[in-house]
Amino acid sequence: MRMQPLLNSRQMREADRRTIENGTPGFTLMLRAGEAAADAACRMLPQAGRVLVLCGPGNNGGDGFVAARILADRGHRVTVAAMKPVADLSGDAAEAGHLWGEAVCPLAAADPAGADLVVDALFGTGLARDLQGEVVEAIARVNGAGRPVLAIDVPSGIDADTGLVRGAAVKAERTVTFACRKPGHLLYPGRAHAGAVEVADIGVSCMGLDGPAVHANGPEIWLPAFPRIDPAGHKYDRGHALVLSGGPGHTGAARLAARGALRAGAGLVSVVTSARALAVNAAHLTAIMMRVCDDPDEFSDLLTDDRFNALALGPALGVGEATRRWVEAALEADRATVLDADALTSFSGMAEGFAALARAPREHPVVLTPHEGELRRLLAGPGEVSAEAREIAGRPSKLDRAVGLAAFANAIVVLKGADTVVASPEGSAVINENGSPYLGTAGSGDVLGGIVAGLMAQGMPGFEAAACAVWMHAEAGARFGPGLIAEDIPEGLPAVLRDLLG
Ligand SMILES: NC(=O)C1=CN([C@@H]2O[C@H](COP(=O)(O)OP(=O)(O)OC[C@H]3O[C@@H](n4cnc5c(N)ncnc54)[C@H](OP(=O)(O)O)[C@@H]3O)[C@@H](O)[C@H]2O)[C@@H](O)CC1
Ligand SMILES: Nc1ncnc2c1ncn2[C@@H]1O[C@H](COP(=O)(O)OP(=O)(O)O)[C@@H](O)[C@H]1O
Ligand SMILES: [K+]
Repeated sequence: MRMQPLLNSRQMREADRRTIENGTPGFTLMLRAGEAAADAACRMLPQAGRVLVLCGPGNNGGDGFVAARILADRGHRVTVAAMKPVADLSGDAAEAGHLWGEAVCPLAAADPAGADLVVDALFGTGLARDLQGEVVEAIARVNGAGRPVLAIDVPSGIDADTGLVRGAAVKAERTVTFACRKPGHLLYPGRAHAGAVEVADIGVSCMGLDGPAVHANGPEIWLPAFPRIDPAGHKYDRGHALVLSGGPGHTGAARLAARGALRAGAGLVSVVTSARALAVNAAHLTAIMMRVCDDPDEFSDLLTDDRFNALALGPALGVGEATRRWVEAALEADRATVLDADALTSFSGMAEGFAALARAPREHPVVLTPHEGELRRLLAGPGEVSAEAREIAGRPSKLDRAVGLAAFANAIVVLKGADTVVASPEGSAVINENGSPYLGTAGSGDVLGGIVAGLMAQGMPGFEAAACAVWMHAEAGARFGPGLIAEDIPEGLPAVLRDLLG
């Protein structure tokens, strides 16, 4: 399996520029892009049909003119509607317009309802601002017509870098993109607008570019770092993870996380419980052990034993001063640590103080696993927050929010959701895509935190452990499908692990 880089529009321009500098003319690239789009269109049209190609004012439109020419030559009845007359185009797009060589109607006259296929070549990576006016109207007509749509490179109106809609955006059944996918193909709502995405090789390399290293999440990212079991080893070689339980009445979350950690392969897992919650935890635990700690000082004492090498805390701990003290004790002990839910929300309005704790020099990784609401509460209050924290929370792009929090707290961040982003403090990130909406079920995130801790207990580095946990959690949930509850996720891991490890 090869790494799948996701290039932003600046990096993509740079990749194109390098290819052109190395001797392939830009127009040759456009011919290849247009041909790939025409091939994709033909696969969507089993026989000759009526194709409407919508062409924008830039090179995306150029790709559309080339595709229109090829489709017409292959016997389809092609109508081209364009934002600008061919005479007003420049560069490669002008050449492509001349290659089309037939009539072009204004965008306002385009009739998507009368087409068997609409090819969307309005805007690609060059979309620079929100769409307005007649383009918005044309997109509404396309989306309202209910005809199959093939988008060239990016569904027009979707920001290739962020996946956000800029004013209005085409809803495509398929998208053909070039060289590699872009973050906007994986981030919602762009992912939903793009439909099935295929990547065409047009001779542009995506490797060796400056700027953020963003990839699609997959085993190629983290399988090389996956802990291998030693045939002569024993359970202590695979670490001992501790998961903090809430009080009586709030104990289930910790047990879900603990089960995730154990199934992920930690040698031993213990739930840290207060004496008051001991009986309820004991009534539900078998392979998972328990340790009684009634306050953070006792927890610090427990952590003088360095066999406890991974910690997970947050779910159902309660929001407030007490939880902050548990978090401080955990961070001071310098173990591989997962902070989730109330461990983050307890620092609402105290982002600077939280970051100071997380940033203190340490040997072992800290992984934060907020969903969007938890990130917002941590960075944007209520309460006094710095301009820096508020700016990160306000970033429109999920990718930028995750990377921002990771740098701010010097921690690995798992920003959860349908398009979970895992980010490192150095700015690299992966976007996950193998999940299922059935994962949105109570306690699902608790299991995820436990899986991260279980992998780190076995010595897996933090970023790889987080990316692997997100992928395995999503895979287990997607394989189970309808009816999934959080308890099913740990039980789905053995099958996922078997397929991964052979
Ligand atoms: N580079 C290469 O070699 C290759 C590139 N390829 C293809 O090129 C595409 C990128 O081409 P691109 O850079 O020309 O950008 P594109 O997406 O066509 O849009 C830019 C145009 O739209 C305009 N515009 C922007 N926002 C607007 C708005 N809101 N509302 C209205 N207008 C707006 C903007 O004008 P301006 O901002 O100057 O007003 C400009 O005219 C890429 O996605 C791929 O399909 C392939 O052929 C392979 C080789
Ligand atoms: N539509 C979806 N597609 C894929 N994964 C999802 C979707 N909705 C939620 N998830 C995943 O489910 C988990 C929910 O976690 P979280 O929000 O913490 O819930 P809880 O607090 O109930 O455990 C996260 O891992 C998230 O990425
Ligand atoms: K497009």
